Amino acid sequence: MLYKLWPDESLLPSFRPTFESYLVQVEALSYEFASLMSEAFGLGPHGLDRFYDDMTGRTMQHRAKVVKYPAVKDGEEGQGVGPHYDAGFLTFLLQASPHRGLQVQNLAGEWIDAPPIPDTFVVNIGKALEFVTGGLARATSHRVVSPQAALGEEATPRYSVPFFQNIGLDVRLGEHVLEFPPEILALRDARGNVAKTDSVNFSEFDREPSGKVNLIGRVKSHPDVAQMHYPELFKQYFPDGLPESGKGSARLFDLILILIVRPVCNIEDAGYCVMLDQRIASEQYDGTNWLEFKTKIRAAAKQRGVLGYLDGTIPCPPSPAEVALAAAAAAALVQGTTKGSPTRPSTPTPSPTTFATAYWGLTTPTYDEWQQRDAWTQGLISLNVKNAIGLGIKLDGTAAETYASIASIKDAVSDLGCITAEAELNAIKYNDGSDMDEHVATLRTAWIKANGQGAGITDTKFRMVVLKSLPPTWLPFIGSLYAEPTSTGVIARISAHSKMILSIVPGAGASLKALSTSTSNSKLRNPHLKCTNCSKPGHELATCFQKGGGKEGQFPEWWRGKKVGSAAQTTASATTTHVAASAIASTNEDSFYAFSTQHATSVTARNADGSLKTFGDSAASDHYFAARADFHDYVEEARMGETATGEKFRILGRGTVRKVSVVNGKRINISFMNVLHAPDFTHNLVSIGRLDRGGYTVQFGGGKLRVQP
Ligand SMILES: O=C(O)CCC(=O)C(=O)O
Ligand SMILES: [Fe+2]
Repeated sequence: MLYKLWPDESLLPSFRPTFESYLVQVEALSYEFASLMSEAFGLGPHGLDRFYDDMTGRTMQHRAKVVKYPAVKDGEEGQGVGPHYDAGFLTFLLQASPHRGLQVQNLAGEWIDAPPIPDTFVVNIGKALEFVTGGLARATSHRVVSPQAALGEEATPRYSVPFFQNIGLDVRLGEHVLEFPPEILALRDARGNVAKTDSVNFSEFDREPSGKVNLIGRVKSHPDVAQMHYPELFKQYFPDGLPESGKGSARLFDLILILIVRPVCNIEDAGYCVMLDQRIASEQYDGTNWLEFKTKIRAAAKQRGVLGYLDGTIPCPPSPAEVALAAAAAAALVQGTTKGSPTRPSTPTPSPTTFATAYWGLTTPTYDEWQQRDAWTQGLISLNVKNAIGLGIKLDGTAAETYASIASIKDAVSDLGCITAEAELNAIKYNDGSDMDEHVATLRTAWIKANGQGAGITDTKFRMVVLKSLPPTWLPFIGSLYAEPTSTGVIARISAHSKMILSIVPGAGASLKALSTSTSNSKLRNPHLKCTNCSKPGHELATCFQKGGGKEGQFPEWWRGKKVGSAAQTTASATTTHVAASAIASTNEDSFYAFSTQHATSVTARNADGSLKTFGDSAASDHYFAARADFHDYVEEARMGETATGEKFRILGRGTVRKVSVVNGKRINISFMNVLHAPDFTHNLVSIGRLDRGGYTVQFGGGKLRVQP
């Protein structure tokens, strides 16, 4: 009879999935380890397979327990485990607390300590493996002495979690002879005679099936229990009644433990089992980090091939008992209706298990396999959850039910949260005159928040959000930002622009608006004119230099690259009061600043010497100079440019412009590279964005624009 007694979930939250998952993995490890040992014995990787039943696991008798060794109080006799062998092939012992206590007997017969080493198992060789290998692998004689307190300290209990890998219940080791290569046997012989050990148990392997040997082992270890439940066997091994030491030995297991065929046990702290690959995140799910948890859990499940268990798309196949019942019912029905010959209920042939397989996604599971994988998957969830009970997570069903108990609420909540957060982000608007840095910070915070909720707003999208957050008064400026592909670029430009505006009209929101809308007027001298000859704005047929124009071929002096005389320039209109949202920078003012700013509407576009004024323009994508004479390294490049408001102007070439600024009596040479030649402009424009990208610091303040390398 197979008992599965689990402690109440509410008393030990997560214990069952934790432990089941632990067992699945330690069992897989045990097969892997046995296979490696088999190779080391010269038997190939499958040399020991025959002892594991038919590999269906149906009559396997692996066991595990969680053991608490109470601390020894002063003057008390300790409870430990006397010298013994383990019964099966291999034991994987997890020493779950830092206490010493485990001891093993070496070949000389001396007892030596096997203290706990973090993240390791102690692997014992069991008596059955010694038997089938003819002593090649020696069974590990071991014992446990009770934990003693260090001087002056209070003793604490020792915990251990052994997993005993056993062999098929029906296997009689006496019937199996393994053929070892001579060089392997030579190794054993070279060891010579070894000391006798203090352990004596499990000597019946030569005659009894292994299940019975195990039972005898239990009877010998716990005579008082055997007397009660196996009186026949008890009499056979204890003809003189209960031995003195036998009474004591029951106390050895006055520990929190239950032993059954598929192992289950009790534990004080399920956290001890948390050590294998199911702990995927350093931070566990605590009810707030759903997205991170979900992503990691799903990735881990996918890697292991158990996503179907998480999502519930792999249904549990009927148990062998259910299949048998259904078959019997069907047979009865056939008998009843057709009166034909009785049909034997068919027992399903279990497919070989894949206990040691790391990837579980490919097979159609048997009932047992399904149970194991489901338990593993549930462990995956529960091991990564901080307080499953507190969070209302269902742990008493399938893994899919457990997952759904979190996901159904969390996904809905986070979808909602994501929509809300995105809406909040889109609702943030900039008010003219307010602090742009603050506005940008608010946007960024909302962006991070929305993405934290899973909104997945890319930088490209965020760039648009930033632009959309600006009021309509900024539209002309926004037009100049299309060349900025990143949100950072856009933010740098709008920040610089807003600082400039504020510095020109300190604290005046309304004026700012006026200033930024003043771009509705053009940089062209005569924007209202449009040439019927060359179709370009800014001049008429009568003044057109192009073929067919009134001034065909009569290009001014500067057009041919000659030095521009002030006379030539004075013809330019000085009535321009409508420049782009720009600061004004004079290149020939004797000031500390390379450029000084002035309100666009209060100045003419000319310096005292008649040369064109230069404007620092945070909206301009390029530097524009109007006078050909200012250019060096000039390359012709005839095309049309366009202002933010859509007006066209001519670009005739590109080159380097050198200007001299006098700062504190010192002449400073400034070179503007890649400047576009725009002859229709009434003033020069220096692009703040380009200065910024060129590594210059551009500062506005005190009515001036300061450019520093
Ligand atoms: O608790 C331990 O460290 C070992 C226990 C043990 O050897 C056993 O139960 O067989
Ligand atoms: Fe043991």
